[in-house]
Amino acid sequence: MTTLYAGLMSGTSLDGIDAVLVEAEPAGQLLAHHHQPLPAALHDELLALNAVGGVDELARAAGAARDLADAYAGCLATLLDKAGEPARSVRAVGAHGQTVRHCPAEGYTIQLLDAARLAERGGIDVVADLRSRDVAAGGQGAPLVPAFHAARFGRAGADVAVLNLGGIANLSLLAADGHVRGFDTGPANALLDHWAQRHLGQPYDADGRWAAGGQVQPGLLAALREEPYFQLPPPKSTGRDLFEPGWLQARLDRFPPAAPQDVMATLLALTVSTVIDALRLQAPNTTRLRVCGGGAFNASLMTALAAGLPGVDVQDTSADGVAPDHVEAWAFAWLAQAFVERRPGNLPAVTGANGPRVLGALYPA
Ligand SMILES: Nc1ncnc2c1ncn2[C@@H]1O[C@H](COP(=O)(O)OP(=O)(O)OP(=O)(O)O)[C@@H](O)[C@H]1O
Ligand SMILES: CC(=O)N[C@H]1[C@@H]2OC[C@@H](O2)[C@@H](O)[C@@H]1O[C@H](C)C(=O)O
Repeated sequence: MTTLYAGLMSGTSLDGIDAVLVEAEPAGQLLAHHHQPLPAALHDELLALNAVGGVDELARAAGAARDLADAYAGCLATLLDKAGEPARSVRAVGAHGQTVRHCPAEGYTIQLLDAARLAERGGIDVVADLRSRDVAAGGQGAPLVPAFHAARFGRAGADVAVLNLGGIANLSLLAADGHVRGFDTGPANALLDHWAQRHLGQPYDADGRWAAGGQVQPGLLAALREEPYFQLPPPKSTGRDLFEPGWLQARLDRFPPAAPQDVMATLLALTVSTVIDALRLQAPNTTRLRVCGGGAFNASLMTALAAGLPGVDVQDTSADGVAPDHVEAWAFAWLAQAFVERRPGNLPAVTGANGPRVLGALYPA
């Protein structure tokens, strides 16, 4: 009988939970996927906890971790229903939790999740806290997906790049010789969604249609691109700690008010240009770019990326058989398997850790 793993991911976009059930590697197949939006109150609380300086943060963080575990358990139950599999057939679930702080330079990264409660509710071994060991070993603790990207999308003899467009964008650079690098390029949906919520009252700009009707503001774009993070060499990672609404507002305040739709177009251009700059600088021989994460459904983003990378085959990961919104959760199922088999989950060349480390902490069913 094939061993099964589940992966549960709620990323920096805060849009909800992605869950997958997969067969063990090597060459395992995806059996089921389920996406569940976060309950509105939990979404708002997690967003508030991302901002530094809130009142009574400790108790509120514990409450949010508890509520997120319940949401994860509900999502996992629906996933198993869809697949027609009982909990006992799943060897372990890799559960990411919700990043609310990411400060590897200060020696910590915080993913909220009451993993004990998830193990209690779900009846499956839970592997959680997947980033802190890499940070303890001097690494960024992120990105962790490049090893999985390499296993799924790497091609002998070709320089391939995989771009995840989540709240933050991260690139995996899969060289023809098998060497893997990866880093966060900067903001993606975190700022786009903030602007869509503020001016459209919608969680995101569907298919990038609103952005497509705006005019990029060159002065504002240049000011946004002055952010020193973009010039840092890898290893590097970032988060909502840096790219938050106040960061954007401070730069907007330097200019006469622009039409909100033009700001949206400019934010989209920021994501596209920072990805393209990073790719040109770090992996100029890339011939194939595969895009995953919810941003792969933003047609304006995809069109702008392809236009800015002539000669590169730019498509979403479904071209290689994996739907864009399945990739991250699958990576955490893959990391759960690595933990169970006590294999390292990090790539020191990506995160800058002092060496390969087994990632995660076990909460037995
Ligand atoms: N049809 C669409 N048009 C435009 N944007 C979309 C569409 N569908 C999804 N998105 C974007 O994708 C986001 C969700 O992406 P995803 O689930 O990859 O993020 P995440 O897992 O939170 O991110 P991260 O990789 O940072 O952890 C939404 O918040 C939205 O911005
Ligand atoms: C600290 C943290 O949660 N980082 C996330 C975030 O979302 C995208 C980008 O920033 C990436 O570095 C990472 O997620 C993916 C899954 C990773 O670790 O590879």
